[in-house]
Amino acid sequence: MAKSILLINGPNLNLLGAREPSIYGSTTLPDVIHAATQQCASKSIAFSHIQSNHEGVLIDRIHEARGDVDCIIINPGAFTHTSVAIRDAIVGVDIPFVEVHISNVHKREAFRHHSYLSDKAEAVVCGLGVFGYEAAIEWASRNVKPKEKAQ
Ligand SMILES: O=C(O)[C@]1(O)C[C@H](CCCOc2ccccc2)[C@@H](O)[C@H](O)C1
Repeated sequence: MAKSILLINGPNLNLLGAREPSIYGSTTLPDVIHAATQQCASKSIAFSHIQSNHEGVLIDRIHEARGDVDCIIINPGAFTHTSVAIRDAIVGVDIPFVEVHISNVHKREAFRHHSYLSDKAEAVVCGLGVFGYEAAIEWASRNVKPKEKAQ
């Protein structure tokens, strides 16, 4: 089972729970982080997380995860639909990842129907609300083997 999980949230997800609750619900990002922290602790999985509105900050964090994290759980936000750079970074570090979207992007505007990440993801979760994060962690805890640490 995974020993270390990094949760990445992209732009505007810092507004979770405060804006557009009809789409994204009323749970805040700190609530999501707290629940994920507890879920990972209950499974003895090391947990780290980042939220940024800046593409390069997310890319730098993905690079830092190489050799340290067994699985990335990422909600790229709107970068899902625009960022070849984040795709290149996450493929480049060779870490299995799960893509999470709170809303069902396939029921929304056409521009949200394409992801630059989904074809490389181990799994894609969308439309489950913030439960998608819990589901992704549970999946990773059962299915992702820890990487042998580089000597
Ligand atoms: O459904 C998702 O999780 C999304 O990744 C959320 C993104 C938006 C990030 C959240 O933006 C907020 C804006 C206002 C209030 C709360 C969140 C959106 O651009 C994607 O198409 C789907």
